[in-house]
Amino acid sequence: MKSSAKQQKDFRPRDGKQPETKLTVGQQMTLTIKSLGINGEGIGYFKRKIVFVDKALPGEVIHAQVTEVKEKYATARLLKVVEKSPARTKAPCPVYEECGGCSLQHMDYKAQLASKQELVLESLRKYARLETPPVAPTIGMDNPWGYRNKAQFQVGKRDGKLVAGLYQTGTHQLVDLETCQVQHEATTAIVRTAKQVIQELGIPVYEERKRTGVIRTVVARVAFATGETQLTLVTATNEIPRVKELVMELRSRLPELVSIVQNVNAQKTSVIFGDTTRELWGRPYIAEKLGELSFDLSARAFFQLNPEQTHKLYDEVKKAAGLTGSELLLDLYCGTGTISLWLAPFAREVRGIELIPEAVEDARKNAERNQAANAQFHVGRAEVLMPKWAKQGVKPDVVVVDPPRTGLDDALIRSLLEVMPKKIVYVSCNPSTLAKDIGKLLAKYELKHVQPVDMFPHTAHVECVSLLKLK
Ligand SMILES: C[S@@+](CC[C@H](N)C(=O)[O-])C[C@H]1O[C@@H](n2cnc3c(N)ncnc32)[C@H](O)[C@@H]1O
Repeated sequence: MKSSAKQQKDFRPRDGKQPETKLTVGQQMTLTIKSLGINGEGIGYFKRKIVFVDKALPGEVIHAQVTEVKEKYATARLLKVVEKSPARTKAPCPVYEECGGCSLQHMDYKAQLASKQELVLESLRKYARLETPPVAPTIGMDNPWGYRNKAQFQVGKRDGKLVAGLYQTGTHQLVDLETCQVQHEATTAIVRTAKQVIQELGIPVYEERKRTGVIRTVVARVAFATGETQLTLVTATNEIPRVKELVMELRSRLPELVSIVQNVNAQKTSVIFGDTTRELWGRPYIAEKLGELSFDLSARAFFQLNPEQTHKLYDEVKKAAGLTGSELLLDLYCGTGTISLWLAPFAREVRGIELIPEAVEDARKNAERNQAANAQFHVGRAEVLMPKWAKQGVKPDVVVVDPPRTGLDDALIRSLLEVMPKKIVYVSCNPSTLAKDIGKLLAKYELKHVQPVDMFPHTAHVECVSLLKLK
């Protein structure tokens, strides 16, 4: 989940002047931490050079040791906190130091929310050149634990024992996760039991280097609204030895499961799922609801990981779109169509565009399941299809965009500035690309409101819904 410090592209000190010093690996220093970076690390300056320190908090004075020196930045390991931030708290997770899943459990939750708002403000000041960007306080969770509906844990062997979890930060070492504070308990319980049964039956674990063995990944998913659960075993082979006993044991120890499926991925790849999925027992899907909408989630179908916050996020999108029932709305980068379906009852017509054909198939099924006759979905690139439609005279009133972390393609920005919908609602998971894209759209649009939503508490991620109105 974490990305490297290299992704933080602008390394200049705030006054823009160049660093004055050379650092060496192993060097120790005292630093005052000024802010948090986009990956949750503390940022300090040592003689003008930017230094990223994992687990250091803004306002703290720390001792650190340099671990890496690059031309424009350095990274350092936290040795000691000399002056502690009032926001520092004890991480409840027993494997927090090793696991690569969370990066902010050492920070009080209220302070996390405030720092996410600050990150968005800072990005808009820096990249969109706005002095006072209209950024609201981050919408958080009342209980920011147990929020993830899917555990996707790699399986491996250590000292003869089967382990399943996430990789240690920056390594290929698996951290065995018996529990996980941010996962829904149903998902970790399924993984724990699956691990036991696989171990007891002696089913071989896949070994990446030798490319031998069977079980690669265990995926457990729970539908929050219905309580239905699914276990997917991703295997390197078509056959699973002792599969009948495996299914029997899983069913007797996990009676709440409604779906056990196998996905085959024989490739040498870090992509989790392969192309073939087959039922081992029960239904091939679980039923989930979000607000008024219903979904059938097959093993590979995309669904937002934090349903409670997704509801709030989509409500913010709806509020920003301000629909009256007469609008043509485009939902660009629509995934499986959930935003389109959330908004379809309030618009005249909704058209979604998505690159991945399977996601569009799911979107169409979801539209049918939810009787959204005014929603259509198209496979294609937003930056190609939208200009093409514009040439054919299609004039949307509202355009919602929800791009990947890389932000909007320049061709799409040009098209938006030509087509000039009355409103653009920009849903973003990356404040830097959001701010850069908004900077370009300001040529014809006014930024009215930015609403950060905390989709992944205790990580550095922040999602935003921004409303741009045609000037
Ligand atoms: C952040 S997700 C959108 C999720 C969706 N709106 C939802 O709420 O579930 C971004 C989506 O954009 C799609 N995508 C990436 N590049 C694209 C492009 N150039 N045109 C259209 N879709 C694209 C990805 O396949 C992915 O489904």
